[in-house]
Amino acid sequence: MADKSVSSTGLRGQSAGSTALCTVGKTGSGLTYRGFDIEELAEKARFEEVAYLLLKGKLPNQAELDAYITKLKGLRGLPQALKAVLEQIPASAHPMDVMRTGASMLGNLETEQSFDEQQDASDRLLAVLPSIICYWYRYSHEGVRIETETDDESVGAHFLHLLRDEAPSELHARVMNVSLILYAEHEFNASTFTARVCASTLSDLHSCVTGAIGSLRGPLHGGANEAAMAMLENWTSPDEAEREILGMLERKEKIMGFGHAIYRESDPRNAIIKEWSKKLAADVGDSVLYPVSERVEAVMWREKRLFCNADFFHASAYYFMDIPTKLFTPIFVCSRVTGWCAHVFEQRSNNRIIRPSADYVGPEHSVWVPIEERD
Ligand SMILES: CC(=O)SCCNC(=O)CCNC(=O)[C@H](O)C(C)(C)COP(=O)(O)OP(=O)(O)OC[C@H]1O[C@@H](n2cnc3c(N)ncnc32)[C@H](O)[C@@H]1OP(=O)(O)O
Ligand SMILES: O=C([O-])CC(=O)C(=O)O
Repeated sequence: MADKSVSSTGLRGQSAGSTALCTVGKTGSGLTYRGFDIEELAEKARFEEVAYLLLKGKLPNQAELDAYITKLKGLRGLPQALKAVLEQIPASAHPMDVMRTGASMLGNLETEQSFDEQQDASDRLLAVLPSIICYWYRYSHEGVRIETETDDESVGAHFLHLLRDEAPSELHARVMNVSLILYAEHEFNASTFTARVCASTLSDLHSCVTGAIGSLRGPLHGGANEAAMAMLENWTSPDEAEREILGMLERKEKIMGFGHAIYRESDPRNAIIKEWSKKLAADVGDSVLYPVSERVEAVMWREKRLFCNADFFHASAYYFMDIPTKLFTPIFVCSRVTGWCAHVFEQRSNNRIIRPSADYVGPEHSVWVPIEERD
């Protein structure tokens, strides 16, 4: 088999199209959305501003941002038929499957009839996805039918409010804001590429987003934040974590939350979410999970030169905010839907169906054998 590092396995290193939305690793370890550095966005922007930037093509002025927030606040309600579907999904379901079904059902109820409706359809998804996951979660786990129309100014605060039945602290709302900004967009990652392939057939927006949710679900992509938490929660001290990690590496197991398909030395989102995880650890008086996470980071770098990607310190940050582990990846969806939709618009604006070729490695010529004569 060809050397993975130089082969095109997984389309690595090949350009599959152009985008004006994002650069990943262009300046070494940098990340930009429409030319803005991620560090600056995470420090100065509101997630809704970033959503506007991605979806409408420019930063909003104050009046535009106010109007956009008001619009999103007005789109948080769930149609009765969607509530009825969510109520059918058992508590044992994976929340990413709930997101996938929710997005798909919305496509049945509020079908995008023409591409002229794409902006409204994407704003609706952005506003309603937190309502979908929290409605299902609270109904299936607590037996309550929640009211999903809150007055919270931000998507992040709205999510936490629905989950806990009370408005979040300023710190938690701030961390959610940063987290949603960090997860919003990442060029031609697997889920976005899924959305673009779907868009290239001139399909509807809900189909593109539903497919993208399926791709994000896997532990090699968005599912890594949940998988990292499932691993970390087993360990009660940094020394125990180090022993276990060394054993996993010895057994050639993948360590979730480490490595990246594009970045080679670091993921710029890690330093940002790690800092917030540290603040949250201090806030809750943690003396285990954060030191364990830091030790895992150090051991992985020392042993393998592998660095934390965006998902690793998201695990502890969300845990410190008391968010159930199985809701970690759905939060990623609530953010990345902005990137997905922006890519769908971009694909539609200059479309050619995405249809690569394959290197055939099967038999040259097969001889037909009648069924009764086959082994
Ligand atoms: C938001 C996001 O989606 S970020 C990514 C989230 N995913 C994860 O955290 C899952 C764990 N990480 C991985 O599986 C990989 O690093 C991926 C999927 C992210 C990238 O995959 P690739 O581009 O194939 O990785 P890359 O070519 O850099 O791998 C080089 C070597 O390092 C190894 N490696 C990479 N990541 C890890 C890891 N997390 N743990 C152990 N070994 C690893 C690979 O197995 C490979 O070795 P091999 O050639 O002997 O198989
Ligand atoms: O770019 C990738 O391959 C995965 C990733 O980090 C993301 O989607 O945020």
